[in-house]
Amino acid sequence: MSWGFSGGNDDADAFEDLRDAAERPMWQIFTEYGRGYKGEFALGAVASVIARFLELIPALILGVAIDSLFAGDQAFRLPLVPASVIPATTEAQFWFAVGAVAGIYVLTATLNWVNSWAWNRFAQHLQHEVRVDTYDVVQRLDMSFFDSKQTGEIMSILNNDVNQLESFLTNDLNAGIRIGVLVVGTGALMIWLNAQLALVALLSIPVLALASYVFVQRIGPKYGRVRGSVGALNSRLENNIGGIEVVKSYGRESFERDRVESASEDYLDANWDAISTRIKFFPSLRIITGFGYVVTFLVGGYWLLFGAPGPFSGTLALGTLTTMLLWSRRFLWPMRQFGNVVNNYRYAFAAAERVVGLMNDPATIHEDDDAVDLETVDGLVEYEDVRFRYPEADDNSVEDVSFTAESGDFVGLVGPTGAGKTTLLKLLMRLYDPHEGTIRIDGTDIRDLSLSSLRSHVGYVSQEPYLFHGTIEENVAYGLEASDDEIVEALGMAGAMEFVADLPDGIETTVGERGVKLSGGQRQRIAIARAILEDPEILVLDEATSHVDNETEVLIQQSLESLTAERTTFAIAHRLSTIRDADTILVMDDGRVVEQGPHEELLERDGLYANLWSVQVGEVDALPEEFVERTAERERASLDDD
Ligand SMILES: Nc1ncnc2c1ncn2[C@@H]1O[C@H](COP(=O)(O)OP(=O)(O)OP(=O)(O)O)[C@@H](O)[C@H]1O
Repeated sequence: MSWGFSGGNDDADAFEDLRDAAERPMWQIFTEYGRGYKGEFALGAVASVIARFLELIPALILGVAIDSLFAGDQAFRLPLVPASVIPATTEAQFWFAVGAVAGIYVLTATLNWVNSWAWNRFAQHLQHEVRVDTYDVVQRLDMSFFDSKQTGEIMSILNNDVNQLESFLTNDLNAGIRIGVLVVGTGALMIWLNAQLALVALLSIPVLALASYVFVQRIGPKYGRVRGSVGALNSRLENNIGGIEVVKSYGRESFERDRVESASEDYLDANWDAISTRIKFFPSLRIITGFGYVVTFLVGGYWLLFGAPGPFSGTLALGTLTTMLLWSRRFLWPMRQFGNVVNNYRYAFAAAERVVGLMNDPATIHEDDDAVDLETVDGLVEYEDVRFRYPEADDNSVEDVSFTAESGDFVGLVGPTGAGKTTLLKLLMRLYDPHEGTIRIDGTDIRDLSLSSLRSHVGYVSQEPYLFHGTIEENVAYGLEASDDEIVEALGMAGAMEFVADLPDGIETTVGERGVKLSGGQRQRIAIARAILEDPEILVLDEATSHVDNETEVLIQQSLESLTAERTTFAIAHRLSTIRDADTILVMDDGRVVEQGPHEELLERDGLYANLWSVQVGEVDALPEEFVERTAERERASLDDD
């Protein structure tokens, strides 16, 4: 038997299915989120196109200057520039050429600024919207999604993958357009200047395209693995820092170091695998482009020195060759950059697959199109033949449960650990949907209600309430507009005011991450105050006072009495004294409600409840053999599961 844990790195890419389901993810992101910034995108693209064309002109002017001003055997003519604009004297033509080149550089710099401004705006806003939307989609996903994914992995998508997209959009998409324009523009100009020599210079393009295609095919899956292992490493780190108290108290620093090392090694291996493919690609691009340049120089130089070689004909001027060579450098350089763009595209694609996959994850808990809002609630709750199993579990956690809680009832739920009490009540909030059966509030199937209205009418205080980093005040109000007086009143009813009053900043005291600066019982009381302020018509208390001492519990119960008297309340309790006065008690075992009724009646039945009660009041000797045997058996089974 292994006593390790299955950690993030054992499950290299928990999002593989989602990634596979994402179709054309880059396009989806670009069209959906880029739509609002079409103007910026177009402005950036136009500025980039014009700037790239302008960048080609100085080489043309230089070629013309060589052939007309310096070698002096041709007239000073510039394409598309009317002869009337060109000065007559050589000196004036020289200054004209210098001025034109300088002017073009200033214009190009201005256009580059416009391009950067527009494209960064586009990419930054797109990134911001993708991040916010992805977060919003994630927080609405089913609980079963969170049950099967680790926080670190989800964070990795929300952070690293979204940033990856931004980096591609800011730098590489821009570079891609620039390269496209330069290659097409330069290619067209070269053909216009000397079509025969242009053929030689452009020969490397199909070879480069083929090499890039092969590269993309090989690197794609490798980048997918890299993104997956980043997520797994994040999970490992997040898990360990979250559990730092356990790490320290058990002195397991070296054990955890090994696990982080192993996750980091997986990332290293995945990355190295991708890097070794990538570093072969770039030199091969350099060889191809270099070879193209050498061949152009060879053919052009031979042509100048010895006349048209082989199949070529006509004459070639020195200035033309110079322009061609300068242009081919301008055009071969971006072709090499093209490798970078392709590489980064593949990397961003792997990130986009995860983002889009996550966004498209079909929710199983969804609202009907004609879902109605629950307006006023009487609080009649009915369960009818409800059956539920967690997605990856072998057995049902809730089995054929039927009961009715009348409006205003106080319903206690008791039973051995793992009997299904919490699960039964999570179904009421539709954190999960039952596989069979129906749950109704005031006679309406909860699946016909809008999720937000359902949840706003059901208040839930869990066993281990979560407090957010912030003040007590913020944690009690939790997004609601509430005055200090209302907060203090809620804290008072929850039995929290006397300890809050003793804190240095009272209700403005910061509770630390997850509320670490408070004790378990204090956290529970803050959570009860949160539920009191919410004022829901149906209240679920899931061992809400399990961490407080007996006297405090009595105090809280007294103050909650008026609260629970007016609303339907479900209270799960291991300390049976807390639900002794309930209108009805549901006794659960193995997912079933095996007994129900008020306290006295259940004691008289002398069944499971009576046995649990005997345990609580210390009458252990009176317990039947069968009960003791089952408890021991359950204990063994839970140890085997671990
Ligand atoms: N998210 C989950 N995924 C899979 N199985 C789960 C999940 N949550 C609970 N279970 C299983 O469902 C069963 C019922 O759990 P539940 O938490 O409802 O029991 P409980 O009666 O509230 O226990 P306790 O008194 O210990 O809180 C248990 O066997 C538990 O292991």
